[in-house]
Amino acid sequence: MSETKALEGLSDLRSEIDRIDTEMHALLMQRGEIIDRLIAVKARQGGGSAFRPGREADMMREIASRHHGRLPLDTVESIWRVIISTFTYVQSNYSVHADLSGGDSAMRDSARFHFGFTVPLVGHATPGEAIAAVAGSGGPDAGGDLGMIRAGFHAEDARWWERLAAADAPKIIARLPFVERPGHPAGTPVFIISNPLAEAAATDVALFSAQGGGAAPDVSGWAAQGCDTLGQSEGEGFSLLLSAPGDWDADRLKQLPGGAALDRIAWIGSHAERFALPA
Ligand SMILES: O=C(O)C(=O)C[C@]1(C(=O)O)C=C[C@@H](O)C=C1
Repeated sequence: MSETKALEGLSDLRSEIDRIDTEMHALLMQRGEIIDRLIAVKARQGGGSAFRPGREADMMREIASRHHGRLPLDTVESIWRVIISTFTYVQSNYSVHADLSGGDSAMRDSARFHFGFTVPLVGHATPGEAIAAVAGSGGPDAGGDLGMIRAGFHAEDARWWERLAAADAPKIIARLPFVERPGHPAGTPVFIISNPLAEAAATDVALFSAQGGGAAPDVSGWAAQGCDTLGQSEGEGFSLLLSAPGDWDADRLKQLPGGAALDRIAWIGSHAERFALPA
């Protein structure tokens, strides 16, 4: 092929890219035009946070399930996370309060991947600080901020979930990433917390804070019955962070073998069914 022909081919392809970019940009601006209507509908529902984690989980599953072709899913997922999080932000401004006690970089990657760069990110030294910042962010005209707490052991605030137990305390409303897979670029599992939402969050999985005096019961058989122990702390009694099917309540937890040892049980939130793509 002559050099001129090759160059012509390239300019044709670039025209095609320009056409696609122009259409994508126009569609994004069109998406932005429905914001005022979304705000009006949500104001009628009681205002507050614009975040609808159940809807977002459904959307991310759909996108991951239909995606094919050369573009990596990581890229597609991160583009839509930024679109949706920024659309949430322009409906009602919020900040993300991330607990950085376990290290900065993985949490920052997760916050930026899931919420983009328009949404302000505020770092905190402990889960307790992040929860307090969310609790203090409410108010009649405020959408309310989100907190991001790493799932897993927290040496400096080992019973952090107890801070969510009071009825008016922030609650867990999502678990990220929505689409789990090996090698996820922002795969650190995190809980998202907010002041209680006007529209209920997804309720496939319920989370509980449970305490008792003395030694913790043997929880090794609980997972087979549908109840996972996500956090455990002992000393001056025991404290558990439990996840269970969304329709379980305190009575159902007490029916587990050894469950009678749970003296105090509080529902501390819920999230969408976990969704994993195979390797
Ligand atoms: O569906 C809504 O309620 C929206 O506000 C739209 C939208 C989106 O951009 O797609 C934004 C925020 C919500 O968390 C979920 C989805």
